[in-house]
Amino acid sequence: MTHLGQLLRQDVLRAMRPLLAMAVATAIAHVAILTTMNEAVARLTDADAVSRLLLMFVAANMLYSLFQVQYMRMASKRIERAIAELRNRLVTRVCAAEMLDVNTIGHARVTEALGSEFQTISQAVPTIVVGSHCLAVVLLASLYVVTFSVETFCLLVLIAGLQIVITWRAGRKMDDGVGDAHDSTIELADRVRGLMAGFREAKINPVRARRIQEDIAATAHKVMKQRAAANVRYARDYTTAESMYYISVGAVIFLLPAIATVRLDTITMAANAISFIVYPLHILMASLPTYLNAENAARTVLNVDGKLNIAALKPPAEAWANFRSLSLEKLGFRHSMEAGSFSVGPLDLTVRQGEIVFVTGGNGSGKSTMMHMLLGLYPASRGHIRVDGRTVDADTVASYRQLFSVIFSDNHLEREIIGVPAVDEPFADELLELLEMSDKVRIENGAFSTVALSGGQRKRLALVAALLERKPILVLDEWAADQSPQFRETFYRRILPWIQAQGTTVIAVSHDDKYFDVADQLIQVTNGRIVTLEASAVSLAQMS
Ligand SMILES: Nc1ncnc2c1ncn2[C@@H]1O[C@H](COP(=O)(O)OP(=O)(O)OP(=O)(O)O)[C@@H](O)[C@H]1O
Repeated sequence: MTHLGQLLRQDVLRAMRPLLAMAVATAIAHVAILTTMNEAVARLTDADAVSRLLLMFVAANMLYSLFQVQYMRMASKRIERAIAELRNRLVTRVCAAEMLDVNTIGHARVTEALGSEFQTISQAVPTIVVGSHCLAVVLLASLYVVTFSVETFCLLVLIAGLQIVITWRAGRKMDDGVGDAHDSTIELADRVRGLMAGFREAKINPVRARRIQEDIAATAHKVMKQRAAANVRYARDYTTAESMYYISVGAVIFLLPAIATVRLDTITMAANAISFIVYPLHILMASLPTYLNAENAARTVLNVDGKLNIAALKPPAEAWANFRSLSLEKLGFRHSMEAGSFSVGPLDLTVRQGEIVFVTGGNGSGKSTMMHMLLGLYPASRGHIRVDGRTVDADTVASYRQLFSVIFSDNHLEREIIGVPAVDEPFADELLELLEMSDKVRIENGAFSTVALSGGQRKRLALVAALLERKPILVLDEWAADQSPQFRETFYRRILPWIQAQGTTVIAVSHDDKYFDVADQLIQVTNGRIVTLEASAVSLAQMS
């Protein structure tokens, strides 16, 4: 089955009967136009019959238009609804998937799958609907031909067989080219995204800008060559297919009388029928590129969908509303890279409720990896996480993650406070006050009045949003790095103790050794291993 067929199977085939009935009625009305015309050709001398057939011809035309509009409306609606449902389902699966799966697939591919790939499939809907009707007309009209000339039918089967072989070959050859071009287009989109992400740097450094332009131009050139090659191949096969149409009409006129005894009106009717069949065949061939683009888009969507971890779709088993202690026991994880690997662990650590824990260590020592392991975002290759003695496993990890609110160093902030079902506005105002942001930002309808602020100010709003989640554990990844020295002092000496006094546990990556004495536990990560330090000992050592 085609990728498109696989993708739309469950949703479009569901409750298919009314659609099928409509498709058959449309095709019958369409073929009735041909049969009335041919009947009239056979009875040209019978004026009464011709007038009756004229009425039938007009009625068939009207019915055909009526049914066709209805069929296309029904089919388009159903397919569009199926596409919307598929997209929603994929979004749900992406959200529920494990982070490593999404990273392995690649953010560009996931973005394309959810965005432009569904758009490509959607754009192909009219083609698919018209194509399915054309196919039905070809089949019905061919069956009609048997009723007046078996020889023409055999000729038709022969020519249509050749036609199908050519179309299939063209489709297969073109599919390779379109597939390659499709993959290169995803690469191109990724490069353009890179340009926008590093736009400022490119404005400053012309060498960098030129290199990005060259890379984009090279990928665009590759896309252009692949698409052009596919189109040239298609043009060749299209021309051959078109010649086949004329050959088929010619064969009826020149060949049929030579191989069988046929009447003149039979030849006229056969030529008529073939011309009638040729048009839908022509449409089918012309819609091949659109169909193949949709087919490749469906391949990407299925590919992304297939790589997502289905087990992760299980709803959280139960909320871990609170905890007294959380332990990492011989926890390990390994990053695999092209050039070797980096292992973190075995890690042993116990964090008690209400503690402040600082994590420090050199660049690349494994702090972020350890935080991702602690948050259940990286699966353990060995060891366990236990909460109050209960082991976190694949079934409970989603609920376990709900213990945390987190601000990563590259945190993404929205104006809407979307992580909280109902914003406690008086508490939000208190937090804005605490973070010294109340003169700049208000809370309006559960959203910040603005996020058009400096980097450090946006981080403060991120902290407000995280605290509004009222989770038992707050995880911060170098939160204070972009705060001024004065505000850092406020953060470590006033805000962190305030958060702790609320009963919230804080685990923070920090390099601010001046404030290490605030921590109940200070751990240093060195080469993927934990070295526990005495907080007071470190700060005393720093002071001396
Ligand atoms: N996505 C990844 N894929 C492969 N290897 C990675 C990945 N992220 C990190 N690593 C490897 O793991 C090591 C630890 O990285 P990690 O980000 O945990 O360090 P870190 O202590 O947080 O560093 P920094 O202070 O610079 O942010 C790195 O040296 C790198 O080799």
